[in-house]
Amino acid sequence: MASSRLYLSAKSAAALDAELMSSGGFSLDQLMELAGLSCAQAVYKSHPPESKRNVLIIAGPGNNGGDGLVAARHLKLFGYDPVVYYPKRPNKDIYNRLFTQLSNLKVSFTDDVNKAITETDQILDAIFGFSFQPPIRDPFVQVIRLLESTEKPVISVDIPSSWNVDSGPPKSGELGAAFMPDVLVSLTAPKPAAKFFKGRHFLGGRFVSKEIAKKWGFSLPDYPGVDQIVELPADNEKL
Ligand SMILES: NC(=O)C1=CN([C@@H]2O[C@H](COP(=O)(O)OP(=O)(O)OC[C@H]3O[C@@H](n4cnc5c(N)ncnc54)[C@H](O)[C@@H]3O)[C@@H](O)[C@H]2O)[C@@H](O)CC1
Ligand SMILES: [K+]
Repeated sequence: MASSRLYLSAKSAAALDAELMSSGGFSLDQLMELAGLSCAQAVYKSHPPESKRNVLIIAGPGNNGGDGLVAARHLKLFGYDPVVYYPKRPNKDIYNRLFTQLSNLKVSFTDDVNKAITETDQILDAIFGFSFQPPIRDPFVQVIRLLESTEKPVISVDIPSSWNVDSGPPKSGELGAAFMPDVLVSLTAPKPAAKFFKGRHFLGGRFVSKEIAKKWGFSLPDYPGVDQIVELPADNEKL
């Protein structure tokens, strides 16, 4: 595939998102469903339920958290035993409906993230995405510390939470500097922070056409078959 600029800045990602939901004709529900399904598929590809059945979803207050709630529903249906930590719940229709769907599937929610991390096999980090602005506010300071120190595999949605979307990990000694997830699921296109990521990297959010990618100046690999994700090479520039 011809190479072109691969990364989507925080500003461009938000603008493209807005375009998809205006002239693109998509609803937020649709995009979030496809994003969350991509994340669930990436968990399945990296840690199938036969090897790691328990998964803790840490959901933040925005749409990155919404992706996590959607992923939790698919993971339950894929045969996992998901537990959700969702400490900040904005009273918005879309999140309330996702909460209802999970409750109906008997997915459990926890208030004790310390205990949940010790009991789980793996963690889906759906705390912050492309709208993250440092510094981190509570209760997520404690959560990022836990993600820095855990030995459980972490799968991050869109960006590793606490990393600056455009410039990457915090400076040495700062909160989040020691956090390196095992798997990253970039949505639509990788953000510049992904250049600093070392691990298995998937692209998901199979809702943009090659024409849109060209217009916004990033490359789109071919998704295999009916998959919602495609694994990217370790060297993203060789896409
Ligand atoms: N086009 C796409 O690529 C799509 C992206 N989606 C997801 O939407 C995400 C972006 O969602 P949003 O714009 O809602 O924003 P985020 O989910 O990135 O985060 C915003 C939320 O986090 C809070 N927050 C920001 N900085 C904080 C800090 N320092 N401490 C504590 N809280 C903080 C904000 O108050 C806000 O509630 C993407 O990263 C992606 O995961 C999908 O849901 C839909 C389609
Ligand atoms: K994240």
